[in-house]
Formats: sequence, structure tokens, C-alpha cells
Amino acid sequence: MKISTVGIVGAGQMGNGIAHVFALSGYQVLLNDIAQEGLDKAMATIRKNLDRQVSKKTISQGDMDATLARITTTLALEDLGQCDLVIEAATEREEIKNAIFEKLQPHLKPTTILTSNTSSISITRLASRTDRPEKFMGFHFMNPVPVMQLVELIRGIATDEATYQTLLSVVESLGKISASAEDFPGFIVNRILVPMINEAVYTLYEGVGSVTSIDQSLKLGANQPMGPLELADFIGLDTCLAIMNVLYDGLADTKYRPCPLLTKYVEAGWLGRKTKRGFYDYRGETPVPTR
Ligand SMILES: CC(=O)CC(=O)SCCNC(=O)CCNC(=O)[C@H](O)C(C)(C)COP(=O)(O)OP(=O)(O)OC[C@H]1O[C@@H](n2cnc3c(N)ncnc32)[C@H](O)[C@@H]1OP(=O)(O)O
Ligand SMILES: NC(=O)C1=CN([C@@H]2O[C@H](COP(=O)(O)OP(=O)(O)OC[C@H]3O[C@@H](n4cnc5c(N)ncnc54)[C@H](OP(=O)(O)O)[C@@H]3O)[C@@H](O)[C@H]2O)C=CC1
Repeated sequence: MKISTVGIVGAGQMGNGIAHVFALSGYQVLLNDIAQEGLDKAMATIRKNLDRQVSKKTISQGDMDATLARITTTLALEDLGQCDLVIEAATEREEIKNAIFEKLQPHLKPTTILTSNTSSISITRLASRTDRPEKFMGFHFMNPVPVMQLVELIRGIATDEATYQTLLSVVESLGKISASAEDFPGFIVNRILVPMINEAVYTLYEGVGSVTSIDQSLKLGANQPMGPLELADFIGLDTCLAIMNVLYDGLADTKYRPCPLLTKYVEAGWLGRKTKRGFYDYRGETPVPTR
């Protein structure tokens, strides 16, 4: 099936990155969020990231202008009804995602492919609540979307071959690489990555190391581009905790127990970079460890 128009629900850090790469690749994009402030912030971020690409000469000023012209923002979810493909990238909470699909469904064309950028939630379960489980898939981009090459493709139990093949070619058209994962909690990347982050939080909680020594150890000792606590702040501590809870509940194994310190940070509203405080405090010139 030919995809020309793409609707994106949720204009947070993932939604804006997904809008950026689709529009840059020539797709018409409709970006939706519940708050105008979220849409304005997303457009400012897209502009900043495109500007950086222009100054590095990876794209031209003309490419940037054309990309921005291909993105329309809207607060009305029903405006996404005529899109060929919808990507839900709202907050990692199942009830929020279900409510979005329920509200959107009556406005969709019968042929629209519906996807979720969820980091961990069962695609089969999300699909079963929609009117089109055969045209529903997990479409998992990595953060930051304009930089990371991988996109995980997750088929639910009912997803048909045509839907899978369409998304395979969409990923190719974006110049990215797909990896297929089975529909189990956290899929591949987060099944491995987020327990590592959780273990880093336990290492901090138990006093084995400070924020700085833990991050430095993994950067200089294991060649990771970001330390695990820096990465947790980058992903969002709410999202990390939500993923651990899905792993813990879905796999019923205590080895996935979320670290109580991670829960405490989320309870404080210290969600990482997006709230300017997490394992580091980002309110000043340079990040300062909070422990
Ligand atoms: C939770 C989930 O469900 C799944 C996930 O996404 S898990 C998270 C996966 N992501 C990661 O693990 C990211 C780990 N971190 C990194 O790879 C790197 O630190 C990073 C790419 C983010 C930044 O790299 P860096 O070397 O520290 O910084 P910097 O030199 O400024 O950036 C490298 C490149 O990325 C670009 N870049 C960085 N952040 C960007 C952004 N937000 N948007 C667009 N481009 C960006 C820079 O322009 C630069 O481009 P060039 O190579 O063309 O020069
Ligand atoms: N962070 C990461 O590294 C990655 C995250 N993901 C997944 O992507 C999804 C989004 O994550 P991320 O972008 O980080 O989260 P953010 O918190 O940055 O963004 C979520 C956005 O969705 C908005 N939103 C909430 N409810 C609705 C709704 N009903 N309709 C429309 N928009 C809504 C939020 O608005 P408001 O702020 O007003 O609530 C916010 O703007 C999650 O499922 C996450 O697991 C996938 C890969 C990587």
C-alpha cells in the first residue's frame, strides 16, 4: 500500500523526532497533541534540529524549508482520519493509548494502518481493542529519532503480511534499518537496555557508586556513548519506570523489580531532561548530579 500522509499522535520528544524524519523524507505529516504548548515546543525543536543539519551541511536550507512546509499541527485528533498511516507516540500509559485509538477509530479510512511507538506494551492487546487488529503494528523508533538508525517492527498475533511489508518499505524509505521483534514485553531493545538502566539505579541506591562514577565507568569502561543514568534522564524516568513495570508484570519475574529509587524520582516529578531534573540537575549551565 502506498503511504503519503502520516498522522502522529503525541508531540513529545519521540513525536517531534518522528515528524522530523517523515517530513524530511517527503511525507505529508499531521502532528497532534492535547496541548498547543506541546505542539509549539515540538515545532521549535524540529526547527532547531533541522538547523543543526543545515549548518553541518547534511541537508540544504531548501530541504529544511520544504520539510517544515510538509508538517501541519492540530489539536483535533479527528483531523488525522484521512492519513494513510497513524503513529501513536503519546505517554507510555496503556489507558491513554487505548483512549486515543477509541477516539480516532470512527474517523479513520478502512485502509489506514494504525501503529504504536510504545516502548514495551503488548501490541496484541492494544490491537485487540481496535477495529483493525490485522492492520495494527508496533512501530518502535529510537531516541533521538533523527540520529538513531534502528526501528523495531513488532507484529501482533493478528497483524497481516501486507501491513508488515508496507512498514518494512516505509522504514527503508526513511533511510533507517528495521529489526523484527516478537510481541513480548519490551520487545528486543528495551528487554535488554532498560533492566541495565534499572541495575545502574540499584548500584546508586545501594551506594556502590555515585552518579558520576557509575556513568563514567560505563562510558570509559564499556564504551557506551552515554552513561546509564544520563541515558535514563534522556529517555525520561517515567518512561523507564513504565517499561520496568511492564517487564515485571508481563514476565512475572522478580529480576525485573523496578528500583525503589527510580520510583522515588518519578514520584518527585524529577523525570530527567524533560523536567530539568533527574539523576542530574539541568537547570544551570552544566548538568550537576543530584546524588
Ligand atoms: C526507550 C526506548 O523505547 C528506546 C530508546 O530509544 S532507548 C535510547 C536509545 N538511544 C541511545 O542509546 C542514545 C545514546 N546516546 C548517543 O548515541 C549519543 O550520545 C547521541 C547521538 C545522542 C549524541 O551524540 P554526541 O556525540 O554526544 O553528541 P553530538 O556530537 O552533539 O551528536 C552526534 C550527532 O547527533 C546529532 N544529534 C544529537 N542529538 C540530536 C537530536 N536530538 N536531534 C537531531 N540530531 C541530533 C548531532 O547533530 C550529531 O550529528 P553529526 O554526527 O552529523 O555531527
Ligand atoms: N523517550 C524515549 O526514549 C522513547 C520513548 N518511546 C515511547 O514513545 C512514546 C512517547 O514517549 P516520549 O515522546 O518520550 O514522551 P513525552 O512525555 O516526551 O511525550 C508524550 C507526549 O504525548 C502527549 N500526550 C499525552 N496524552 C495525549 C493524548 N491523549 N493525545 C495526544 N497527545 C498526548 C503529552 O502531552 P502532555 O505532556 O501534555 O501530557 C506529550 O506531549 C511512549 O510510548 C514511549 O514509551 C519510544 C522510544 C524511545
